[in-house]
Amino acid sequence: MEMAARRALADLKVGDAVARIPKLTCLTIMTSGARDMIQGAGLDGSLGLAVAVMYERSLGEQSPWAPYLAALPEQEPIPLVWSADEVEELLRGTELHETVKEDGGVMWEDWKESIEPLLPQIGSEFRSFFGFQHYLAARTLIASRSFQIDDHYHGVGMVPLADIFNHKTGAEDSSPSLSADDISVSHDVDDDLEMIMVKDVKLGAEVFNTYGLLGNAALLHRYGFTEPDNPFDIVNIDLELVLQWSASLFSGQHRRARLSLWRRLGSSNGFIDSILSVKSGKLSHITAELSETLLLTKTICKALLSLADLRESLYGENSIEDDIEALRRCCCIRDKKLYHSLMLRISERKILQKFRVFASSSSQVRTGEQASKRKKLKRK
Ligand SMILES: C[S@@+](CC[C@H](N)C(=O)[O-])C[C@H]1O[C@@H](n2cnc3c(N)ncnc32)[C@H](O)[C@@H]1O
Repeated sequence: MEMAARRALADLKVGDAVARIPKLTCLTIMTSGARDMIQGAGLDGSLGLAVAVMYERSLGEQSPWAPYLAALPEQEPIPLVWSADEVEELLRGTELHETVKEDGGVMWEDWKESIEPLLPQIGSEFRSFFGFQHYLAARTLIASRSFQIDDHYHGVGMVPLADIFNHKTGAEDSSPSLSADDISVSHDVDDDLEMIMVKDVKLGAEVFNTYGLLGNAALLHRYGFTEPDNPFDIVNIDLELVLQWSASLFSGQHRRARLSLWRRLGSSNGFIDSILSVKSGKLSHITAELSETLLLTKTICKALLSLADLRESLYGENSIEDDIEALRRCCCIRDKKLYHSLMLRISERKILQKFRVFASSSSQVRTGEQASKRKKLKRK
């Protein structure tokens, strides 16, 4: 049924409106029966919306959103609701590991500070719907399905119908039959939201939305899935790792001087910014831009290789080949968490592999250039 709704029921052309959704039918802080309580507590954004979702869920059939809420899963199995063991085992080394570990604590604080104090205002028969687990479940639905409806009135909200479409990356998708990013959401029509086709889609084909230009870490974090060959994947190398590496080579004083130089260069030099994004506390973006720069000396290439080794070691004992084999053996529906975490690990490790190849080949080129310079000097 749900799948049928996502498939085109007729040939669709660019400009066709596939849905028009009145804002008043969206579940937002402003439309929820809990509006006064939420506004009285000064809650807004996803936190306020989570209270609205829990409140409407607590009303059961009495809620105007009962049919919509019944169509949603209890929660979306994003890493926020994975067990600590799963986070440790499946996300170790990945871009998500530290973030997800922090998420749990932040959510607990939010609940303690903002939601627990509301409990006395809630009838005792409904209170159980506002517990921490219910809050987490509401947050997973909001992470994976909410839309920014407008800036000033409704803010963020749940939009029935607009959220049935799956995501596909691929503005560059050259496939003419069906491609990603088929729909755009327009806010212009009075108090309605419209979903407009931005690509032609044939009868029976799945219609996709796009959730943004997101790498696999972001997709897994917010929506619980990953995509193969995602062009937006990145690997960051924490400044901590750079400091760890430099500690094995330089004195404390030298390291501090280096760090302050990186910080100064980081704010004025695009290249340094791209490898040493010190402002965000990360050494980041392993990109082909590197080859353009004179800074890519043999010593730097060696340093980059050591950093790649250190970054790689965070994934634990399994090699990328082990991960690829494990992925081949697992089922993306039955072993969803394992499948998508392996996809993330593999996509990150492939970037590190490319980086390593790049740094070694650049290092060889530089060695060749240096040798020929020496020869020329000798001849002189
Ligand atoms: C806004 S909902 C999309 C509709 C949802 N699939 C449903 O059946 O109601 C977002 C969720 O759909 C799933 N999803 C969306 N795009 C996907 C994709 N390309 N691959 C796998 N799962 C996807 C994820 O579980 C995600 O959290």
